Amino acid sequence: MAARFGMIGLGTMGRNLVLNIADHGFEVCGYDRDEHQRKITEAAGKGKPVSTAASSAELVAKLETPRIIMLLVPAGKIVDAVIGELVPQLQKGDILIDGGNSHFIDTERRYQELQNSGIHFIGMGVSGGEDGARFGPSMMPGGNKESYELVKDILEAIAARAEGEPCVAYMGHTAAGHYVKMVHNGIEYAVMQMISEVYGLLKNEGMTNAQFAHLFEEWNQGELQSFLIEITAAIFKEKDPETGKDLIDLILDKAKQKGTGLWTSESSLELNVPLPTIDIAVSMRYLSALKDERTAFSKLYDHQNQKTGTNLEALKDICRDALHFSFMLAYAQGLELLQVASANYNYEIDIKTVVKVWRGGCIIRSVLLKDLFNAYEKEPALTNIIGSTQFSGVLKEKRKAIVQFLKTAMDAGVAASSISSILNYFDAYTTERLPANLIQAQRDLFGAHTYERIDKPGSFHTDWPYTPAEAK
Ligand SMILES: NC(=O)C1=CN([C@@H]2O[C@H](COP(=O)(O)OP(=O)(O)OC[C@H]3O[C@@H](n4cnc5c(N)ncnc54)[C@H](OP(=O)(O)O)[C@@H]3O)[C@@H](O)[C@H]2O)C=CC1
Ligand SMILES: O=C(CO)[C@H](O)[C@H](O)COP(=O)(O)O
Repeated sequence: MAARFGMIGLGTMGRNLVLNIADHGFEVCGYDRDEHQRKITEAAGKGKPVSTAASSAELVAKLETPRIIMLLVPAGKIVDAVIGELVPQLQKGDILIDGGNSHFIDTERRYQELQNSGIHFIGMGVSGGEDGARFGPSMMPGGNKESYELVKDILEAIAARAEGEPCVAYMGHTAAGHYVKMVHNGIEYAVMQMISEVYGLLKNEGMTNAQFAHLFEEWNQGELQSFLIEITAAIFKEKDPETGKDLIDLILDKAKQKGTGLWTSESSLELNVPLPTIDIAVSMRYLSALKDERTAFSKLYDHQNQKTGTNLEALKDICRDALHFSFMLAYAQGLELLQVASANYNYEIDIKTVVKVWRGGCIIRSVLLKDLFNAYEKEPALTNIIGSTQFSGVLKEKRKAIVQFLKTAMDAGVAASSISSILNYFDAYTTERLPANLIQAQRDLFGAHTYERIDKPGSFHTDWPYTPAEAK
């Protein structure tokens, strides 16, 4: 029997998605260049409508037409190589889906390159990791709407569900799907960094891993309820099978990254959208990797890890509210970038649809997304939730907690860069007159760059009465 769906790349994501697709009754065939991956997939797919192919040609031959083939191979040159190998074997009307974390600029190029071939190309972000792929991911497809309609039934069947709705929807033109996934990952970086900073402060004040597990479980019942809070509770319970010690204490404090956070920051800088918390989260992963330097420098100073003696119960509540404030504004930064990018690249991304698709299956799923949906429903022209009537009250209230949190962290000598960036972002964004007038004056003095005035329109230059010390 010909297979309805083809998968190239049977690693963590591809293999689990194959099994998920098969569970929903679709005949699926997978190809991986690695024989071992094919064997594991065959074994896991025993009794299900799963087969494998030993080459791309065999895969193409096993598929019904029009062929639907998804790529879940590492992003970058490999994707180009696989597309290059496949295209001569495909025909007009076939559908190629790149489900990896491809850079949106690459997706844009691939989309244009395939335009004249008649082959549909869908750049699709997939989120949820191994379990999401297996039991229901959140998926963010982009390209042209007609192509999406051709695969919608399968994608809706395998997607996670939130409030009965599938966590997949058409995101917008060309590379919109990969752009949305990139921003999703940027928010993921920020939230993970913020959680780690709260962990850092509470650990400094003496909290044990067992207490952390309990606290994160408790937090997962309230306004912080989210996948990242939920898995954090599980992490604190894990023992190392070799030593019997808490595994978390044995993990080296060097955070790695594959690039999506960096791409989010790069894109925001290019589009002039302030995204300080995601920038900082990327930088802090780099800083964490400088372990040897940190170890050497730490010996020259003695301000770090001071016990502040703050009441732990009170500090826990401060941390919860500081995190709530921070979560809201991390999503706000990402959603603002999405709106600007959509207008700039003509993606026609609908923020409410994005927020809906993120409610289930993905790494940044969170109860907060419901509030975000409501805010954008009530005020469709909203650029940033800081300006929303729904969020202003809670932000005003929780700002006090973040100030308390940061005062304690500073007294303790515990770095809290992302949470402090959130407060500074909020304070600056809610300040009518910033000291940027001074920057304009300086630019005009040293470079005749001109400035605008508050009392009349136009562009002005002053012949500043200043002589450099060297010229005197
Ligand atoms: N892991 C995760 O949680 C998530 C990953 N992603 C993205 O999904 C994509 C896949 O990730 P993941 O499944 O983790 O990666 P893996 O490395 O686990 O799997 C990729 C598979 O593709 C195979 N492969 C590489 N080149 C080819 C080729 N030319 N032809 C056929 N097969 C090939 C690899 O084989 P070999 O080992 O021989 O190279 C490997 O088995 C990436 O873009 C990733 O960023 C997205 C969301 C979550
Ligand atoms: O896309 C994902 C989740 O949404 C992947 O897990 C991604 O690889 C995580 O990014 P990084 O490795 O840079 O931390």
